[in-house]
Amino acid sequence: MIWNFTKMQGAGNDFVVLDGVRQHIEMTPERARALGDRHFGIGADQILLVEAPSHPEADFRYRIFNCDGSEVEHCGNGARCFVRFVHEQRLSGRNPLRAEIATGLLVLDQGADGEVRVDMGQTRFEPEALPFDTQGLASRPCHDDTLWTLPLADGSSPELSLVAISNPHAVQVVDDVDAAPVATQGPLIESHPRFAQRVNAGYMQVLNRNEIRLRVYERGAGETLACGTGACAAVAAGIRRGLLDSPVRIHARGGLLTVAWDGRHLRMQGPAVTVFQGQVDIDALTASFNSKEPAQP
Ligand SMILES: N[C@H](CCC[C@H](N)C(=O)O)C(=O)O
Repeated sequence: MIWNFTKMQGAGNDFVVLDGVRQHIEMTPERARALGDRHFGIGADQILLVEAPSHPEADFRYRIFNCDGSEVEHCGNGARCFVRFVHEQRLSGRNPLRAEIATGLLVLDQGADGEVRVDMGQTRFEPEALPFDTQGLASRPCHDDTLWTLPLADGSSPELSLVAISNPHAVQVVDDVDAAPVATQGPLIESHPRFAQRVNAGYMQVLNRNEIRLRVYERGAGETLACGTGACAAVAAGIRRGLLDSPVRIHARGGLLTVAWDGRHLRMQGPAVTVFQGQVDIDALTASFNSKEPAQP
């Protein structure tokens, strides 16, 4: 079966985007893994699928699959690429667009400057929203936030802010993101058993009250060059910790994002770029992906 696809990126977080409105797309975790593979497939952090909506007020349904095959609740950089895709593919001329995601509706506005503004919806901070098992864990109040100390197998015990932007985030403050143990500690947080649905692990360096640097070890994808929901989570955590004031400029390794938070709604702005378009024989691609030697333990 041949699928048309578009490769896109938002601040270096990259996506395979599929039109599931004008073509029949049956996505599976295996196919998502094959499409996202950077050697056997097209290569991407996430796969985005645009479908006809089931929500009466939505223009489209927007589904997100990590490159490990897991389907997830939200993707902020992907939301900006989604609206550019819908307009460029002439699926709709409406602006702003309303996208149906797992937990509700997103309002997406493409500006004349090419930047896309996304109302990321409401944000929750209680551990149950992630979910996160706090039983027996030490915590301490920090301004309006609560910091949880999570002992890890590498001997470290980071203090984490918990934030749910539909998807789960654990954010810590570091002195220097370049020196942060993202590659070694990030996976230990991402898959820690206290996070029943796993978690995105954010590392935030505060430059001033309106500017941060951020790295994120993403659930189901590893470290990405930018994470939109991670940027929103870091801003909400930084404001609750009394370290930041809205709006905040976020320097990710792949580019610049801006997030504003009024205590209820998070609004994010940033780039969305079409890289190339193509066609893929999904059955042949999946077969060759499956033919490789299983990962050595
Ligand atoms: N890895 C995330 C999904 C993608 C989020 C990120 N790419 C963004 O821009 O928000 C999760 O499993 O919750």
